[in-house]
Amino acid sequence: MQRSALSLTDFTMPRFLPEPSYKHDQPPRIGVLLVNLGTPAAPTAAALKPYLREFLSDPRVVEIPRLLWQPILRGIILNTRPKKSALKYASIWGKEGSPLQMWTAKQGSLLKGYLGEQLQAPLVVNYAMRYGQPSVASRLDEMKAAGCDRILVVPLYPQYAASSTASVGDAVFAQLRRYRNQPAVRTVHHFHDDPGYIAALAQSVREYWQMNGRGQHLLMSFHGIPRRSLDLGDPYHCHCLKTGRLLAEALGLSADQYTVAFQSRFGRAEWLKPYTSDVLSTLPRKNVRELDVICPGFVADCLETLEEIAMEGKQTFLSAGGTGFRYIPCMNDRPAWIHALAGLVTRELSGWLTPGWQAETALAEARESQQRARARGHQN
Ligand SMILES: C=CC1=C(C)c2cc3[nH]c(cc4nc(cc5[nH]c(cc1n2)c(C)c5CCC(=O)O)C(CCC(=O)O)=C4C)c(C)c3C=C
Ligand SMILES: [Fe+2]
Ligand SMILES: [Fe+2]
Repeated sequence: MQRSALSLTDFTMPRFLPEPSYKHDQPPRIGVLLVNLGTPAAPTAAALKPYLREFLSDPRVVEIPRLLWQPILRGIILNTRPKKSALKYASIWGKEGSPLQMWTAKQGSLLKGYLGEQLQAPLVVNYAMRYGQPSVASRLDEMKAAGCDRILVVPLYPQYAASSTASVGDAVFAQLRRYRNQPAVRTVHHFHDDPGYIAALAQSVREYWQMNGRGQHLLMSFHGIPRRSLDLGDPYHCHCLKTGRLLAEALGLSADQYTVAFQSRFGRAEWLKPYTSDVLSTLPRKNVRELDVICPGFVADCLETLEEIAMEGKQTFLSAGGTGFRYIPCMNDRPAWIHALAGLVTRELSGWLTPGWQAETALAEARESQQRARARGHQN
C-alpha cells in the first residue's frame, strides 16, 4: 500500500539496521551468492498463493501499472492459478522438495568445495532465491554477519533479462539500502556466451546422445519474455540466439538441424516467437519424428523443464505425430558445469582475490582464533 501521510514510525524507527561495532582486526572475507528464481514452499495452493503474489507483484516481471495490475492479480489470478500450478508442482516434487531448490542448494555446496580447494581462500559461498526462501536479504545479512566486506552476486540466468537478472539486482540493492556499513557488491550480468558454460552444455548433449541415441533434430527451448521487452531494449532475445548458435557450433550442427524457441508464455500479450508449443506441433509435419530437446537457459531442472517440456511438451509432440521425444536434463550438478561456474566466479572476483588478501585473511583468522582460545581460558 502506498502511504500518503507521515506516521509516528517515520520519527521513531531507526533508518538503518543495527551494526556490530566496527572491529579493526575483523578478517576480511568475500561472499559469493548464487541466486535463482525461487519456488513455493510446498506443492499446494496455500503455498503457491504467497509465492505467486510476491513473484507477480514484482514490477520487473509484470510491467503493467500497479493500480491496474494489482486488482487483476489479487482478484482473478491469485484465486485461480495457485490451484492449477500446485497440481503441476505436485507432479515434479521430489523427496528433497522442489527440484529447483534442491539443485540450487547442491550447486552452492559443490561450488563452495571446488573454490575452497582451488583458491585456498576462506570464501563464504551460499545460495538465495529471488522469491520465497532463503531470501536474498537474509543471505546478505548472514554474509555481512560472517564478516564479508565484498560480495559477488551471481544470478543463475545465463541470458540477461530485466525480468530475471535485473530483478535480482533490485533485491540486492534494496537490502544494501538498509545497511549503514555496506559491503562492496559486484553482480554478474550474463554468461550466455561463456566458453565454459557452452562447453558444459555441449558435453551434456554429447553424453546424452551416447547413452540414449540421437534424434533427427535438436530443439533448444528458452523461457520466453514479452515481445515488448525486446522492443524496449532487453538483450535477452539476442543472448538466447547467440547461446543457440554457439551450442550448435560446438556440436557441429547445421542451421537445419536445430531450432531455438521460447516457452512459458504468461498472459495474452505477444511473447518471443517461435513458441515452443507451436514448434513441437509442427515439426512432425516437417518429417521430424525423433526429437531431442534441451533448455539451455535453465541451469537447474525446475517446473518449466520437468513439467512444461518433459511432460506437456512431450505430449504435444507425440500427439502431433512424433514418435520419439527425448528431454536432455539441465546441467544441475554436472562437474563440467560446476567447473564452468567456478571459472566464471574466479574471473569476476579478479582484483579482489589477491595473494596479499589471502595472507591478510589468514593472519586475521589466526588472531581471531587465538582470541577465542584466550576467552575460553578465562571462562574455565
Ligand atoms: C530464464 C529465466 C526466467 C525468466 C526470464 C522468466 C520470466 C518470466 N516468468 C514469468 C512467469 C512465471 N514463471 C514461472 C516459473 C519459472 N520461471 C523461471 C525462470 C524465468 N522466468 C523458472 C526457473 C521457473 C520455475 C520455478 C520453479 O519453482 O520450478 C511461474 C510459476 C509457475 C506457474 O505458475 O506457472 C510463473 C507464473 C513471467 C511473467 C516472466 C517475464 C515477464
Ligand atoms: Fe518464469
Ligand atoms: Fe510454465
